Amino acid sequence: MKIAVMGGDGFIGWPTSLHLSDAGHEIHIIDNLSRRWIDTELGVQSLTPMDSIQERTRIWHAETGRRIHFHLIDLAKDYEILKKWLAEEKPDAIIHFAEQRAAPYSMKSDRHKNYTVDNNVSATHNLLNALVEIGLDSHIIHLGTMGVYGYSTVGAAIPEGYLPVDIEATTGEKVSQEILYPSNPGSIYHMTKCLDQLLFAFYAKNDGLRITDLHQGIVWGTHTEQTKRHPQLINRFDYDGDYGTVLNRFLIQAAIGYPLTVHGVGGQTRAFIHIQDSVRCIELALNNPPEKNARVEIFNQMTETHRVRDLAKMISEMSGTEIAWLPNPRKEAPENDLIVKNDKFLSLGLNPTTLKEGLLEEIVDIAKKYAYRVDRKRVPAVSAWTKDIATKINRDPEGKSLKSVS
Ligand SMILES: O=c1ccn([C@@H]2O[C@H](COP(=O)(O)OP(=O)(O)O[C@H]3O[C@H](CS(=O)(=O)O)[C@@H](O)[C@H](O)[C@H]3O)[C@@H](O)[C@H]2O)c(=O)[nH]1
Repeated sequence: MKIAVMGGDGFIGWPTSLHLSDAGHEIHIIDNLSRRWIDTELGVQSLTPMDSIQERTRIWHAETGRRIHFHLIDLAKDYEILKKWLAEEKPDAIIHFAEQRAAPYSMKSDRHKNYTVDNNVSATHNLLNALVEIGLDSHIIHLGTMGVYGYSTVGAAIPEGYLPVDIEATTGEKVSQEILYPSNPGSIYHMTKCLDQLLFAFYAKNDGLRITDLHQGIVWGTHTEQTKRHPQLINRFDYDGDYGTVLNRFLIQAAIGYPLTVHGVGGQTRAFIHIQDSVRCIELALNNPPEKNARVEIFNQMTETHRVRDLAKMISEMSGTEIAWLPNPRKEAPENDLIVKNDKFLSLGLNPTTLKEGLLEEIVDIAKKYAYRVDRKRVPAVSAWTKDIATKINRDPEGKSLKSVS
């Protein structure tokens, strides 16, 4: 297949591009390189040393003989260029990762909120709009998030996208239907993914676009089979307070002897998936497109759930690193349970990589290897969800409560 990977320079986009190129597909990465600009804005860098996208694709060609093409296009801003590219290249499938993906970054300031909404919603809408305009039937696979469901503790398993409901009709009859699971975002970033869901539902219904939405949990790990092939194919690894995700952050903290930064009492239960499984799931979705005029296909892309404090305790025992119980900069439930259905990927043959000490140690090893690149000042998560929380956590001008652990 000819596949466009929108956002193919990012944390999941890059290993996905390599995985699908390895499987024999013709890959075109479309990216505005915004993630690299945001690193510059924040004054942080990936733990792992990353080469330019052009250099990465050159190395891939030298290693495998396969070409990955790169096109510098901004989905949110370059609508006409995007439309022209799609009309000329006519990809069979489009994998859409081209969104700002960090909740803390989206909550940093009013400017960051505007940027995240403008960028994410425009990128998704421009893509859908262009496909309809040029009459292209490419299968769209979107990387969504488990966070669209929210974390209310009702005790029932979260279904894959659609919730069966019984409503009493005016005739008194019980009418059964499936509705899109009610959205309950926990950040501006997560809210944009909820808005994406509505855009997808509309374009599937109105124009018959074929769309798969993957509600993915928190990704951990860094290597896939392909990124391991050459040092310059290495994936990015974020550890900072804005972009680093919880388990990868705890692993790098363990590697540098930095107390593990648990928010609150760490009672938050979240869904997780290893990066290798993430790219496999995308391939499974690619090989199982929905029919034309079908409703949006939704998969829960996660393999296990864990409570934040359990992860911290496990890594603390493994590494001897102490735990820092910090005031939570986020507005979120201090404790929640989470049960998630993921039958669809399992039935398509996904064999999950579960959290094992061996694998965790492998990552601690990578973290140790590149520990010299860590700026310890960038470890605390300081982006506050509300002005009240900001005032509380910054009570001390030095940001004592959050920074005292460095
Ligand atoms: O040092 C830390 C970092 C985070 N947390 C807590 O860990 C939980 C998860 O935080 P996270 O930063 O790992 O994940 P999140 O902000 O939800 O976002 C990440 O995970 C989402 C999947 S999910 O969480 O919605 O399932 C993806 O959509 C996003 O792109 C990705 O950045 C939160 O309760 C947070 O308060 C800590 O206790 N300590």
